[in-house]
Amino acid sequence: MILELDCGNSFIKWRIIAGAKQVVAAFGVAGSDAELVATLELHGPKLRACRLVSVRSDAETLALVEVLQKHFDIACHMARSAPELAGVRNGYENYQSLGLDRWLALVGAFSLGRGACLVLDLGTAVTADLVSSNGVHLGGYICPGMPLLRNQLCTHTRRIRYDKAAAQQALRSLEPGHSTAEAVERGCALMLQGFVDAQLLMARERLGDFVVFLTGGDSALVRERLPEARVVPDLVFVGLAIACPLP
Ligand SMILES: Nc1ncnc2c1ncn2[C@@H]1O[C@H](COP(=O)(O)OP(=O)(O)O)[C@@H](O)[C@H]1O
Ligand SMILES: CC(C)(COP(=O)(O)O)[C@@H](O)C(=O)NCCC(=O)O
Ligand SMILES: [K+]
Repeated sequence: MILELDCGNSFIKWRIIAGAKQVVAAFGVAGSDAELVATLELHGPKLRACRLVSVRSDAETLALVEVLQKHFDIACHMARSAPELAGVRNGYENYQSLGLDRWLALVGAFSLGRGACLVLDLGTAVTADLVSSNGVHLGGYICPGMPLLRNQLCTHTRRIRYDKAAAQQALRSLEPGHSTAEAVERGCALMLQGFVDAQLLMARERLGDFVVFLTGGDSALVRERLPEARVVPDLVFVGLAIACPLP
């Protein structure tokens, strides 16, 4: 069985795939290295390798790799930047600066869609990337995601304070808010929907026919805005398998 990790700025998404068909045997989200190791203990003896992508610092990523090697005695293969992969050309001036999760998501999207695509990833940050029908990455956008938007308001104001339960409750609708939690959560959700609308316009101008791919922990916030989108929660893992093939 192979362990796959997507180390984002907030969470480590993990899954275990098994057999020739690489079916998903288990998956989850961990908040820390320690939590990940504790969760994986159950599966440890059966793991034979790990492949991972990280947008964390090199030091943090290496620390995680060491912990995994020590606990499970497995080699970890890390996805690396590339100017080109699986028919997709990296559009950054300096290809190494493009976030690896973005790169893998767009490689994954192009391999699934085989045509022009707009890739939207709603995590700590929200990113949008455009890929033309011939696999050229036309560039993209980064803006703060939901966790950053709400935290900035809480950090820089005196009276914006509410708990997680209130936040969850607030997002059940986007009607004008009647409490601080509703006003902030819905306001930020609408900002992200506006961002998505702008991306759709941009993509229509540049791509002609295209498929929207939606991924990331907060993708539900814009789901209704994008009825035709392909929601692929493990899009980064699709790209990871292409970037790090394991025998
Ligand atoms: N099961 C889950 N575990 C953790 N976060 C989740 C989960 N479902 C949705 N989320 C939301 O996903 C967001 C993080 O998305 P994610 O794609 O994991 O970010 P990142 O890649 O930056 O770590 C958070 O705002 C969180 O509220
Ligand atoms: C844009 C990101 C912060 C997104 O990270 P995430 O929200 O998935 O944790 C990450 O892809 C990153 O650090 N990128 C490097 C900068 C760039 O892509 O231009
Ligand atoms: K993201």
